[in-house]
Amino acid sequence: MLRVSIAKEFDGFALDVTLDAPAGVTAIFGPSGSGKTSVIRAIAGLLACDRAEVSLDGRDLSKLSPHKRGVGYVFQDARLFPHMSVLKNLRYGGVHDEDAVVAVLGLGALLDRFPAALSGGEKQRVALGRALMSAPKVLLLDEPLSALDAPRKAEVLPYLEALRDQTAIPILYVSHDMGEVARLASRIVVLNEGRVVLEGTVEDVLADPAAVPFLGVRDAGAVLTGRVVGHATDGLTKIETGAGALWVPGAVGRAGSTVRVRVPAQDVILSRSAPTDISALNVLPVTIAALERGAGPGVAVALTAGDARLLARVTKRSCDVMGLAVGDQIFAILKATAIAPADVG
Ligand SMILES: Nc1ncnc2c1ncn2[C@@H]1O[C@H](COP(=O)(O)OP(=O)(O)OP(=O)(O)O)[C@@H](O)[C@H]1O
Repeated sequence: MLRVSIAKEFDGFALDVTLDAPAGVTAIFGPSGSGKTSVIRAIAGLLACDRAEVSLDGRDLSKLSPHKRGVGYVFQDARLFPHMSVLKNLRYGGVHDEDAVVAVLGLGALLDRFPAALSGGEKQRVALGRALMSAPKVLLLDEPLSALDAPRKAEVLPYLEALRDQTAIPILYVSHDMGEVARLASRIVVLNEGRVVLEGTVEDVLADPAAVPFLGVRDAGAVLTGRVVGHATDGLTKIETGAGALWVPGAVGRAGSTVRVRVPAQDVILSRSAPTDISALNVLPVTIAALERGAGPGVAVALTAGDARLLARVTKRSCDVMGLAVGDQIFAILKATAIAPADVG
């Protein structure tokens, strides 16, 4: 367990953050300027703080210099040495488990190349490999995909998933991208103006109606875990989730594999009766668990669906016209195309 408690006064900005990160991926999410990079730099020992308590499995790291902390750090840009081959770049990080690192990140065919001959995604994979070669006890990933376009991101994400599944160390993952967070992280810490405003499992935080103002209307939305049932000939995939069966676009996952589906709150429509003559494929019976009126025109509606949770965002007007109240049994309608393939993984 990584335990962090840091405080730092900048000119006009106060950072005061306490968080725990167990083995696995903890996402650090928050708007620009909320303090995400500062937290990562403090853990790495690169930011002198007024209070800097950092411990790993009870061992105090705070007094150690950065290179003695056992921390691997990957930045937004790969920062490879241009005059060194991929193999030399990797070995610059250390010489631990070279074969395993090369295998998990799929670097075998790239070892003799130089950084100028790599795509952005390949460079980030090498940067991850270099961090892993030092046998880190903690991995700090600061927006490692944000400089990549969508196809490159999609190419690197499976490697990050494999890395997550094969390492048993805390990985802190800074990201602006809720799709990435929902796919990779098991825990999330949400920062706002230098403070932790939400913390917990991804399932709990993303299904929490009180989270909507902090995550933003576009990013709020529950995550369902499900099993791929199969792929239909018309290009849809059926996923069995705790909330019921869902059809999502594209050939997603292998039959039998476990996937996560992010259902954006703004893409959920509520109905008192089960609609029949509509094009939407996913109609789930749900119960209203909570209603949270926002400052603007919206209401966040927390729903239980089977043994899962969903979040919907509707207007206050709709909420009042429908007379929605906690305990009501209604239907949630999810348009299959609203579940973007990148959000399923
Ligand atoms: N060395 C510094 N001196 C003064 N202010 C700083 C310094 N480093 C960071 N800050 C301020 O601290 C705040 C948090 O910055 P930080 O880079 O940690 O945020 P962030 O959440 O990572 O942002 P982004 O998503 O844009 O990278 C910002 O207001 C920034 O201007």
